[in-house]
Amino acid sequence: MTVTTAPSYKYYESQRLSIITAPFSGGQSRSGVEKGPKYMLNHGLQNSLTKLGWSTVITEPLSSAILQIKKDEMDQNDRMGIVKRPNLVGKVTKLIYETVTKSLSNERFPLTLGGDHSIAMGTVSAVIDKFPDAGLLWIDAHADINTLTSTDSGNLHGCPVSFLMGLNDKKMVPESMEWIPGNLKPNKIAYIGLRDIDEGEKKILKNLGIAAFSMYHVDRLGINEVIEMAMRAIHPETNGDGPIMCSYDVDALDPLYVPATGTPVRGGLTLREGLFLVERLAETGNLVGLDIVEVNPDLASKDDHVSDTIATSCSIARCALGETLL
Ligand SMILES: NC(=[NH2+])NCCC[C@H](N)C(=O)O
Ligand SMILES: [Mn+2]
Ligand SMILES: [Mn+2]
Repeated sequence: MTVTTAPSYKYYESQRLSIITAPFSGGQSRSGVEKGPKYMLNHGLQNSLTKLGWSTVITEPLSSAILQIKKDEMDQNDRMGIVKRPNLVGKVTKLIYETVTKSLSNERFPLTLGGDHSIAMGTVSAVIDKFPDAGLLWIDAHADINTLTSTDSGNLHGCPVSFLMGLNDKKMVPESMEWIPGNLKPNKIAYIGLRDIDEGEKKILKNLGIAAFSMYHVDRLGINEVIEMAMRAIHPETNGDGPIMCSYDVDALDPLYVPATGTPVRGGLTLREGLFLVERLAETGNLVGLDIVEVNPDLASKDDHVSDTIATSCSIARCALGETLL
């Protein structure tokens, strides 16, 4: 049998790419995750994507807003019960939404570098505007589907999916987050890599019948079959064929490979499983956008931890954007 990987990008035939930096940490409480984009860029990410044939620009939606963020962070009034910084998260994700929208209208593939996972409220909303039939693959140890009422931590990086789906009570949604269209359908998302789900989230996943592949499924069925099943789940009529947005939280991988992340959970994807996943997506030609989030260089306890985490995160981007082993 000969199997040749042939990455392609049906929706971006001219191979234009926008690297969108989202150095934002307000969706959770550990500082340092805002340094993710800088570290990945310093690792030579733009150059390696250029070598893969992409004409690449770097876009920084938050550069002017960032000072404002620091100021707002000190503003203890930005609280809704236990929910932290809802106004800030609303404002920042809207800026990211607008930037991703612009890059899509210029036919550029949006690669967004986080930052914490709350930024996906912006990226995914923009991708769904442009590709209404897009399915979302959420690669994560966590489901990030807590609502304003189910969250125990009050961290909005644990809630983006509930906003994308419009699951929150309209009367509770703060004004700054009202822009989120909330039109992601439960049958248009599939998870891979889950292993730390809150009780409230389990109920939501079950009630909505969401396709959720945990590490158990990866072990039982193998990563290859899980990916095929996930693609069929989000595109049932076409046997898995249709535009795919991938929001990749690096904590889906085992902390062995990405130790420097805010909420590590043991028992994750191996490095090859995690890279194979995006290699396979590249092979389908269906990828329409990618986020890489939760890279936090400040959380390394050894020097190696930073370089391992950054190298792995950059590999995810390269494999998704056309790097092959042969
Ligand atoms: N994007 C992440 N790393 N999310 C972790 C979420 C953890 C927990 N479920 C929470 O709601 O706070
Ligand atoms: Mn996570
Ligand atoms: Mn996440």
